[in-house]
Amino acid sequence: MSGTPDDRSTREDGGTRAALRVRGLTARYGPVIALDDVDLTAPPGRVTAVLGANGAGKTTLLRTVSGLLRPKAGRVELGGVDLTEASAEDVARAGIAHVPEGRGVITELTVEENLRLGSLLGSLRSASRTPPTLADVYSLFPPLRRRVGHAAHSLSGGERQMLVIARALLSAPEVLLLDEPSLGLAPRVVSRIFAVLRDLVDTEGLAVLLVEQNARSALSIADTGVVLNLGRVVARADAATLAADDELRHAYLGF
Ligand SMILES: Nc1ncnc2c1ncn2[C@@H]1O[C@H](COP(=O)(O)OP(=O)(O)OP(=O)(O)O)[C@@H](O)[C@H]1O
Repeated sequence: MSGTPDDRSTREDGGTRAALRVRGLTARYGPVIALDDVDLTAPPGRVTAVLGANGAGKTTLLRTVSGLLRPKAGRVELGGVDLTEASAEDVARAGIAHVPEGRGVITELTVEENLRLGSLLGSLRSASRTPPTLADVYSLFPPLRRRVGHAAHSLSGGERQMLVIARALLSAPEVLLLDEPSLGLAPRVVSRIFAVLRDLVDTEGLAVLLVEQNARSALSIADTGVVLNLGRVVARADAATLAADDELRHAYLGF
């Protein structure tokens, strides 16, 4: 099934990028309703922030989109193609790359070996675009080039975060799902990583769905934001509007 024209946007080079759409998404862990009737769109060329306190349902949203958790109701689509029942592998092949919280690198492998795993997924996936090369991701994240032969366990937190994002980019995704990339990193390192992402979104038309508890930082690069509370969407607006809403900030955003 192919998407309607609304679900894709055409770039100047003629390529297209797909929007992620979530409709009525509901997910539970036993009796706990972790996501309740959530609607959300992550369009190409935009950073969409998902904000909210601990337990709001942010991680569950990403796990449900990426096929790790079956929704109880609702729909997940990429470029109009239904992925609701797809396996995590098929979701990845369709073009959704999930970077979970915790920077899961294979610690015994070198930086380059970890990256080659990302390239492997890129080669398995019939992407409409040419996947980036290792040289491309080293240009995006120069610290990785300097650490190329080092075991991943020797990397700093910021370098690990760069590594997992770079590995995800090597699969040439349409949509990048990022779970708490700023956690535990110095503000300077976060700014550096966010600047790279912002540039990719602007120049390549990548769609980023950014989950963050650090709302101030997320809103600094996001175009729009959705605020979750107890699994429900309680606000959605452009990033500047959310950041300027004192009531919302105090109630849900913690700054
Ligand atoms: N594996 C699980 N089993 C049972 N309940 C869970 C599980 N994972 C999450 N929950 C519950 O689901 C709800 C949403 O959790 P989720 O982790 O998605 O929130 P979050 O916004 O990502 O918060 P955090 O930043 O703390 O991860 C919470 O009530 C949480 O306790």
